[in-house]
This record gives sequence, structure tokens and C-alpha cells, in this order.
Amino acid sequence: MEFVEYVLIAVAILVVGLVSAVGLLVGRGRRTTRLDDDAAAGTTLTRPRPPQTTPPPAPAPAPERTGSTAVDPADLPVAEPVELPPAEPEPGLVFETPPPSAGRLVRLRSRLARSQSSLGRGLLTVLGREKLTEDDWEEIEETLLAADIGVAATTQIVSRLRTQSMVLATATGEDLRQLLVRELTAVLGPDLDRTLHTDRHDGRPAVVLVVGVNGAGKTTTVGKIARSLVGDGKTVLLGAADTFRAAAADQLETWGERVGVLTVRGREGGDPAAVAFEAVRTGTEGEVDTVLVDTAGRLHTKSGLMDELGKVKRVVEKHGPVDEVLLVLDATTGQNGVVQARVFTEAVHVTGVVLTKLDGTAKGGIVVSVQRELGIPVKLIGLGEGPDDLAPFEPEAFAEAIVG
Ligand SMILES: Nc1nc2c(ncn2[C@@H]2O[C@H](COP(=O)(O)OP(=O)(O)OP(=O)(O)O)[C@@H](O)[C@H]2O)c(=O)[nH]1
Repeated sequence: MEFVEYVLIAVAILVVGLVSAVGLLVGRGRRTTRLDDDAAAGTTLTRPRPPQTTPPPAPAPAPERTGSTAVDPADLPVAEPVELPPAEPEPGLVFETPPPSAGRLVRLRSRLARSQSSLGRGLLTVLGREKLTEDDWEEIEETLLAADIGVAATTQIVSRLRTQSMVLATATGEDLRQLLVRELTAVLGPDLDRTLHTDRHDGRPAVVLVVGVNGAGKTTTVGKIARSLVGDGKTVLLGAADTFRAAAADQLETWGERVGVLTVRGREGGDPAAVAFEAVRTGTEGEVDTVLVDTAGRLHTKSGLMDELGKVKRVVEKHGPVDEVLLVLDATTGQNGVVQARVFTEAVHVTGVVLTKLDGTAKGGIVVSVQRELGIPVKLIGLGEGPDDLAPFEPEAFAEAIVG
């Protein structure tokens, strides 16, 4: 046998050994505790297991549903009090330490490359021309509209740039860049309150409900928010109120397990409101800072499903007001996002938007449309599939990133 073959065999044995060791560890860490005997609620609390080395699986989008049954909140099962597992992981369990949320947009700015090249560079090229003709102004307008900035904001930017055309004529490349950053920042709502209400108050956890259409990135976003809160030193509990698909709850659980966060889940097909209620109750007893509730994807056009969502919120509110209702919108769906936002906010009063998949689109301007047309601030943006690819939205840093 050649020396190379010996090396290959040795590496193979090492890999098999490592895989078995990780498997044993994962198996040991997993615990699921029944919270109550009521089969109707069927809620379980999953204790974290050690982190996995691969990102959580993203199951295929859920099939479309058609309706739901209304249940009187007063009929909700009341579970027995539970004892939460100790906050400290079992010996041998090591959880990931995610980075804090601050400064993420700047770190992830290269993910906006598609918007940067079509919007930022496109505009700078035209503005840099010696004398701007009507055709040039039209090109600027088209570039802004193509980026989904919307008609009103486009008109505002173009007219403000036109009033500065004297300045443009003599401006250096850097002057133009700064001017564009300033004008884009102005339409990005720099004064909007983007605080994410995740702090404990009045002796109870902050409750965050996450909603949106199928496949927008809700579960992934809940997982990413949990990580970033843990990175900021907060304690978190997850509620898997997507009882429609067990895979969605599994996916959420995996996110939690990686950072030592517990998940309350229900049986498949169970009442999502009961799970959400139970999650908040468990989080309150466990004195966590934040309870994040993931909900099933639903088409905004299905009134039965929108009613179901309204019920989830009403039932959770039996514990006290919901602090944040985050609507997750897929930036690549363009103006349809505005329509979705309108319907969702009518059903559950959305307090903030999470715009996902901005890394995969040249239409970064959708941030502007959503905020302008609905008055709802974009609070977070998704910039990739990685576990920490979620950033607090900051208008100026965003404009800087797009202009490049
Ligand atoms: N590129 C990119 N992909 C993302 C981002 N956020 C989520 N995704 C991907 O979008 C896909 C759907 O994400 P999910 O979190 O499963 O979506 P969901 O809204 O929970 O889906 P349903 O439960 O079916 O309604 C997954 O492949 C995610 O990795 C993002 O910011 N950028």
C-alpha cells in the first residue's frame, strides 16, 4: 500500500470517530418534557441540545391552507405549572455564542452588492456626466423606480437633485457620493422609531409575534433574532405556533438548541393560539426577557387564516399586551409586499417590518415604499441565509452601503 493510501485510511477513521462522538452528544442533550396531560393542548417544552455544525434545515414552503376554526379563548386549556430546566447547560453541552446585534449592517454591507451596482453605481454614473440633459434625468428616475423606491420618493429625490444641479456641475466624485447618500437617507425615514421592544417590563417578558406569508423567512428570522438577543445577553424563549407543519417547529427548535434557548411547541394540527399562550406563560414563569412566537405562513388573501392570526394575538394578550408584531416580507416580491403589509396590519396591527432576502435583490428601494405607504418602520433586514445575517436597519448606513 502506498503512503498516501495509509493517510487516507487514517483520515477516514478519524472522521467516522468524530461523527459518532457528535451523535452521542446530540442524543444525550435532547429532552422533551410534557407540560400538561391535556391532549387538546399537547404542548411540549423542548430543552436545548448541543449545537449542530450545519445551519438549521429550511424545509420546503408550506402548502396553501384554506381556513381555520375559531375557538373561544375562554376554552383554552390551562396547563399545569412547569418547572423550567436550569439556565446553565448540562455538563458537556457547549452552546454557540452569537455576536451582538450592534454594527451588523456595516459588517454585512457587501451583501447589498446587487442594489449597490444597479442603484448606487447607476445613479453615480449619470450624475457624474458633465451636463445633465432631460434624458439623463429620465434615466435617474427610471433607475430609482426600478429599485422599487416608489413614485413619491423618486419624485422627491429627482426634484431635490435638480435644484442642486449647479452644485452637481462642479462636484467631485466624492461630493456626488455624499449628496446621494444624503438624499437617499432622507427618504429612508431617518426619524422613524425603530426600537425593537424586547426588554422585560412590568415584571413580565416582552412578547414578539412574527407573522407573514409562506416562505417569507419567518422561522429563519425568529431564529436569527433569538441568536442576536442571546448575543446581546438576553434570555429568550421560543413559541412554535406554526402547528400546521411539524417541520417548521423542528426547524425553530434547532435554531434554539444551538444557542441554548427553549422552545414550546404543540402537536401537529393543534391550536396555534394555545401554543402561543403556553409559550408566553412558560416564559413568564421562567422570567425570561423575551418570548418570540413564530406563526404559520398564511396568504393575506385568505380571510379565515387572517382571522386565525387575529385570534392568536388576542389569546396571547390575555397575558398582557403584545410588545411587537413583526411582519416578515420577502424583498424579492417587490410591490406585493406593500399589499401584504396592508392586510396583515389590519389583522394584527404590525409594529415593524423585517425585510428579508435583500442580499438577493437589486430592489433595495422596497424599504422606502413599505415605510412610506404604510408608515410602518423597517426594523430589521435579512442579508443572507447564515445564522447571523440579520441586521438592525439603520437608514444612513443602508444608504452608504447602497451608494458604495
Ligand atoms: N438569501 C436569503 N435567504 C433567506 C433570508 N431569510 C430567509 N431566507 C431563506 O428563505 C427560505 C424560507 O425561510 P423560512 O424561514 O423557512 O420561511 P417561513 O416564512 O418560515 O416559511 P413557512 O413556514 O413555509 O411560511 C429559507 O431557505 C431561508 O434560508 C435572507 O435574508 N436572505
